[in-house]
Amino acid sequence: MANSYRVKIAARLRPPITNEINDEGVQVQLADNGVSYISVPNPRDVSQIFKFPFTSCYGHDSTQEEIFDNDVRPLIDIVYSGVTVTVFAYGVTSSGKTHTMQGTKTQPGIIPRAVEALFEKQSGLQRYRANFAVSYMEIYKDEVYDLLVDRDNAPKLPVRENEAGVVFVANLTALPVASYENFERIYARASKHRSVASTNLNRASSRSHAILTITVTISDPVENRTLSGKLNLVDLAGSENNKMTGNDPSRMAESSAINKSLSVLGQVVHALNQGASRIPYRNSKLTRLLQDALGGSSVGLLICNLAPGVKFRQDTLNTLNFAVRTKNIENKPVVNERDNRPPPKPHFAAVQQAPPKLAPAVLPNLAHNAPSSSRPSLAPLSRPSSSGSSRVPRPSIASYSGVNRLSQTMLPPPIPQSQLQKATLTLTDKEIDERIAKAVEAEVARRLEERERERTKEEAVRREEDARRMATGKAKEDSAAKAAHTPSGAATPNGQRQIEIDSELKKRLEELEQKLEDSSKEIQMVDALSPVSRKRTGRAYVALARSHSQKGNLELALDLYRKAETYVPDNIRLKERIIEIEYAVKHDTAFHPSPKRPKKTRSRKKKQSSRSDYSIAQSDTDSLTQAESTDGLNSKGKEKENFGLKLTNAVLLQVGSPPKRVAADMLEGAGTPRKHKKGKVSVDEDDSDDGDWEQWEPPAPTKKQEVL
Ligand SMILES: Nc1ncnc2c1ncn2[C@@H]1O[C@H](COP(=O)(O)OP(=O)(O)OP(=O)(O)O)[C@@H](O)[C@H]1O
Repeated sequence: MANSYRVKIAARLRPPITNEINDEGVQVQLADNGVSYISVPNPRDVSQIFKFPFTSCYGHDSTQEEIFDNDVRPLIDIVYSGVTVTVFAYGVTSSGKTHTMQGTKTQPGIIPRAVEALFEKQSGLQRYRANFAVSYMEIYKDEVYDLLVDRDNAPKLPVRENEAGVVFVANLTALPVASYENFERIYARASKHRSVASTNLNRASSRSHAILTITVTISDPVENRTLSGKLNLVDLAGSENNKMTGNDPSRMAESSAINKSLSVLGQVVHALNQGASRIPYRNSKLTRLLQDALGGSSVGLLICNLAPGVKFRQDTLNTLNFAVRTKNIENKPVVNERDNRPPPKPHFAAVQQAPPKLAPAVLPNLAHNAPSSSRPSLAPLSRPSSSGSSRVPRPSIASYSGVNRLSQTMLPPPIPQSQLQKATLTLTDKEIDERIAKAVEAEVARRLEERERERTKEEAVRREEDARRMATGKAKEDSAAKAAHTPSGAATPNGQRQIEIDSELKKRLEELEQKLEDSSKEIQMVDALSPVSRKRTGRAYVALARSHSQKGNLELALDLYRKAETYVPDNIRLKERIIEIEYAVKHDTAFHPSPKRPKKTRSRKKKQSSRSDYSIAQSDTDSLTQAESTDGLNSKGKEKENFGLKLTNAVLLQVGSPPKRVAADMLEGAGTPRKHKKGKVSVDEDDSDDGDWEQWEPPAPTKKQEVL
C-alpha cells in the first residue's frame, strides 16, 4: 500500500495596506511548546480566542524568502524525484495570494523562486539531464483558458480524463524552458493575459484561478529511465463579499463563479474528511483539476493567506476552518517513472508476471520544515524497488508551428490503457533473471528426478539379466559365443582394440550423459531460451538414445528419443524413429531403423575429411555406410547380427578416436562441427538441417556457446 502524506498547511498574515486599520484582530502567536498558531477572537464573544495551530505560521513581517525557504524549497527535491507537487494559495480577496505566489519585481514570490531553484538544481546535475516545460492556464467563470496564447484567440479548453483516470486539459500549450530568463519572459507575458480587475478591496484583483505547471523531465542515460516531476503553482481567486467589493454586474458574475468553485472546493475537502464514498470533484473545473492534490497522488502544500483586522475576521475564520479540514486530507504520492528500455522478449518465465502497481513515493516528513541547507541529492526519495514502473508520464513534447503544443496538463496526459499496461508490465533484467533461475532450477530438479528413475530402471533390468544368466549357468558360454560371432573379437589385436574402444565409448557417453544432467543453470537457461540450443540438446538426446538402442535398451532409447522430441517437436525423422522403436518395444521385436536418406554432398565431404583424422579404418566406415544405407532393406540375418557393432562403429566414427581437439569438443559442446580448417573446428550457429539426425556429430563450442 502506498504511503499516505497529509497536505501541509502554512498560514500567512499579510500586513495592513493603505487605509486599513491595524486593529490586531488576527495575530500570529508562538505557544510555549514552540508550536505557532493563529489567534482570532470569536466575533460573537471577543473574550473568547480561537487558536489555529499550524506547522508554519507567518506574521505580517515575514518575507517572501522565508516562506519559500521553509516550505517550498524542500519540495523542489520531491519534484526532482518524479513526484507531482501542488502548492496553492487560498484566502479571501486581497489577502495576499498573488503577492505570495507571484510577488513583485522587488519581492519575487514562490513562482519565480521555485523556477530559479529548479534551474539551480539542474546546473548541479552530473549523471542526469533535466528538461523543463511550462504551461499556464486560468479558470475563469468555470472555463479553462490557455494563458500562453494570445488572449483574444484563446479558446475554452476542455477538461478530460484518460482511461487511467488522469484528469487533463486538452490542447494546453507546453513550452520548453531553457533558462530562468527564458521562463521570466514567458511568465511575464502570460501573466498579462490573466483576468484581473479592480474592486473596492483590491485594485488588481484576480478574477480567475491560475495554475502554472512546470514539468521537469529527468533522464538517466545510464539506466535509460525517465522521471517526470511536476510542480503545480496555483493562485486561487479569493472568495468575495459583494457588499464589500462593490462589484458591478459583470464583476458579480465573476464573483459568483469564483465563490461557487471555492464552495465546491470546500465540499470536496469536507467529503474527503468525512471519508465520503463520493467526492464532488466533478462539480467544478477547479476541483477536477486539483483532484490529484486533494486526496490524490501528489504532494500538497496549502498556503492560507489571511487579511488582517476585524473587517476580515469572518473571512479569516472561514479560511482557517478550511485549512483545518484540509490538513486532514491524505494523499498517496507516486513516482512518475518511465522505463525507456525496449521491452524484454516475452519469456516463459515472465508470462505469469502480475501487473505491477504504481510505485508509491517514500517522502521525507514534510510536517517538519527542512532547513534549506539539507537538500537531498537528485533522487532523495527512496522508492520501493517495485517490479514495474509507476504511472507513465506524458510523452515528450511534440513540435507544432514553432510552438510545442499538445495535450498538456497539470496532471499527466491521456495514455491508452493498453500502452499503460504494457509499460507497467515491463520487467527488469534482474527480475527476469530471477524468474529464469527459478524455472531452470525446477527444470534441473525435474531432470535429475527423471534420470534417477531411469537409472533405477536400468539397474533393475541389468540385475534381472544377471540373475537369469547366473541361473542358467551359461553366462560364460554366452560371452564366448558372442566373441566367436564377432568378426573383430577380443582374441585378435583388433578385437582387443575393439574392447578398448567400446569401453572408451561407454565412458564418454556416460560423461556426456552426466554433463547433460549436470548442466549449470545458465546453460539450462540458454537451452530454455534459444531455439538453437534446444535443437542441440535434442541432438544430444538423440545421440544417447541411439547408443542405448544399439545396446538393445530400446525402452530407455525410446524415452530418450521422446525427450529429444520435446526439444525438437517438429522433426519428422525423429517422429518416425520414435514410431519405429515404439513398434519394436510393443511387439517385442528387434529394432530396424528405416533406410537413411542419401547424404548431401557437403555432408559427405565433411565426413570424408573427418575420417582421415579418425583412427577407425576406412573399411569400417564403408561398412557403416553400407549398413546404414541398407538397414531395414536387407534380409535380417547377417546384417542383423552385425548391426550393433556397425552402429557402434558409427558412433565411434563420431566419438571414438577423433583428433584431440575434436574429441574434447565433442564431450563439451553441443553444436555441429562444420569445417575443419588448420585443425580448427567451427560451428554453424543455426543448423537448419533438421532431417538427418542420425548423422549428428558431437559439436565444438563457440565462444558464446553453451557447454553441455
Ligand atoms: N505580505 C505582503 N506584504 C506587503 N504587501 C502585501 C502582502 N501581501 C499582500 N500585499 C498587498 O496586498 C494587496 C492585495 O494582495 P494580492 O493581490 O496579492 O491579494 P489576493 O489575495 O491575490 O487578492 P485577489 O484574490 O483579489 O486577487 C496587494 O496590493 C499586495 O501588494
